[in-house]
Amino acid sequence: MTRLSRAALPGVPAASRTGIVHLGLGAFHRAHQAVYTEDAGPGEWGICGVTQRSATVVDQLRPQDGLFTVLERGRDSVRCRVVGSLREVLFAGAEPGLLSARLADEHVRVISLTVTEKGYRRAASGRLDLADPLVRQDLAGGTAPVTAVGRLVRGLQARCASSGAPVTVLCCDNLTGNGAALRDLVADFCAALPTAEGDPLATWIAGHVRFPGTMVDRIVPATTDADRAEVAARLGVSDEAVVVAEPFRQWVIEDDFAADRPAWETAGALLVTDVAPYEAMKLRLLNGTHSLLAYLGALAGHATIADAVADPEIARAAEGLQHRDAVPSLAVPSGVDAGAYCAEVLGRFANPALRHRTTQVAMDGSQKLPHRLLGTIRDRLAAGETPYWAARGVAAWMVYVAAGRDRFGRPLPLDDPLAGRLRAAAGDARNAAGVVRGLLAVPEVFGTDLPEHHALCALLEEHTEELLALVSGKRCENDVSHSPGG
Ligand SMILES: NC(=O)c1ccc[n+]([C@@H]2O[C@H](COP(=O)([O-])OP(=O)(O)OC[C@H]3O[C@@H](n4cnc5c(N)ncnc54)[C@H](O)[C@@H]3O)[C@@H](O)[C@H]2O)c1
Ligand SMILES: O=P(O)(O)OC[C@@H](O)[C@@H](O)[C@H](O)[C@H](O)CO
Repeated sequence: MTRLSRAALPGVPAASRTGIVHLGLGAFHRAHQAVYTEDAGPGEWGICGVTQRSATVVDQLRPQDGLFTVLERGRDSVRCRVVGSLREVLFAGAEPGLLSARLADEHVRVISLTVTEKGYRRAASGRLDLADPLVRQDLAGGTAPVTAVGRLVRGLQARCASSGAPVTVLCCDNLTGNGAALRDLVADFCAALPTAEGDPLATWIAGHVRFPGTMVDRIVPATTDADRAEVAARLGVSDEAVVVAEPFRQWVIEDDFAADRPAWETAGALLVTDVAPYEAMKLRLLNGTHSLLAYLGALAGHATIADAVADPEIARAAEGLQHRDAVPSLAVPSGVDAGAYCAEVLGRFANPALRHRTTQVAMDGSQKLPHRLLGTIRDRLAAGETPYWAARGVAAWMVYVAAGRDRFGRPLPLDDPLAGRLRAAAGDARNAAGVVRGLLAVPEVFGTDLPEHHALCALLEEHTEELLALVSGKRCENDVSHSPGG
């Protein structure tokens, strides 16, 4: 079958030059920012997509002239859309000089990122992990940088030394205060350079680079062979770079740019002065619930998020988390109906066509929990309330880590940058109190405050004991949601 390319599919809009460099050319960027950029009229805003760790996505996209299909799976509808806003793709590991040149190019006015939570290499403090060997390697210089922050800062350094043109760095990962968090990591990197090198660079960055916050939302599960086969059947060309997405999409951006930008608002993005209420709402009501569904669902033997949310007991836990714990912890953005938002989120999760695997959402829990569940827990504890359902989500993660199997005895993958430490900290999976105490003592996840909270520890132990019993076969019924006070 003919491969997707501009020759095979003439008529896909093309940008006249590159205006955006994107670090982390995964599925999400292609289904979200690349679509918004095309809808805003690509013009001079072509994207240079950069892969960080392997050439696989570049090898998929280069023979296709950067074209790829978004396979939009609604509950009752399927739609294929070929997107042309990727103008260039490169693997940073193979072409560091080209990446540096692009980051320095004055026509590039936006540098965006989706490198996953762990890609920022943060220490327990949330600041740059200066003990990370790859961060140290990037700070030492002499070789091409390999970390996301290292590549970004070395690129800004090249820009400062050449065009000096202002640029906006747009973090599009699910991190709390993502713009400010990335600005701090960049500052940490500069501060750790030799003074004569780092100080002038930090001064230039402070005057020429902005780091607006964003809230990004579209459910984009990993692509399967079946998805690629469906696109081939529908389009009559083969596409190695298909991405799957739900119909819904949302992008809220802090309107704080160093230079011009695509007219993303014409494509439906919301430009606001304060993104924080939108971000907190999304992280706590959507992502928090997603993680709870992933862990409770996986333990109960559900393969997909849609299966988990169709389980009445787990759905009850999801609603409990949203309405009892998360909503009261939030300052919901004006004009947003929190109840309707929660219901819409659960409706999106229930879409059976997406087949978003519980084990995919369960990945990297050590990096995700602080943003998704622990903020809710801290705020509810501070208000003197018991975060019963949020604690249930955390306990489900603890059991996922400690037991490593579902209630049918099938193994569950622990895909997490701290996997070894987490397993060791969890200890003997038959001892709920030990599991809770051991995992609470991992400061990168829980800080130093939460292990001191005795009521929370007791609540986690109660949930953990019950869920451990479930996966060890001591309970037969499929009740993984429980209820406060019985
Ligand atoms: N998929 C979604 O539904 C969705 C929705 C909203 C936001 N996001 C954000 O986008 C991120 C990426 O999601 P995706 O669906 O594109 O995932 P993906 O697996 O398709 O791509 C992940 C990208 O991150 C890079 N990456 C992974 N680990 C890294 C590391 N240690 N250092 C540097 N780069 C690293 C990979 O090279 C790849 O480019 C998520 O972690 C999340 O923060 C995703
Ligand atoms: O992409 P991750 O692995 O950070 O998180 C998994 C999902 O919770 C997440 O991607 C949601 O689908 C997304 O945030 C919806 O906008």
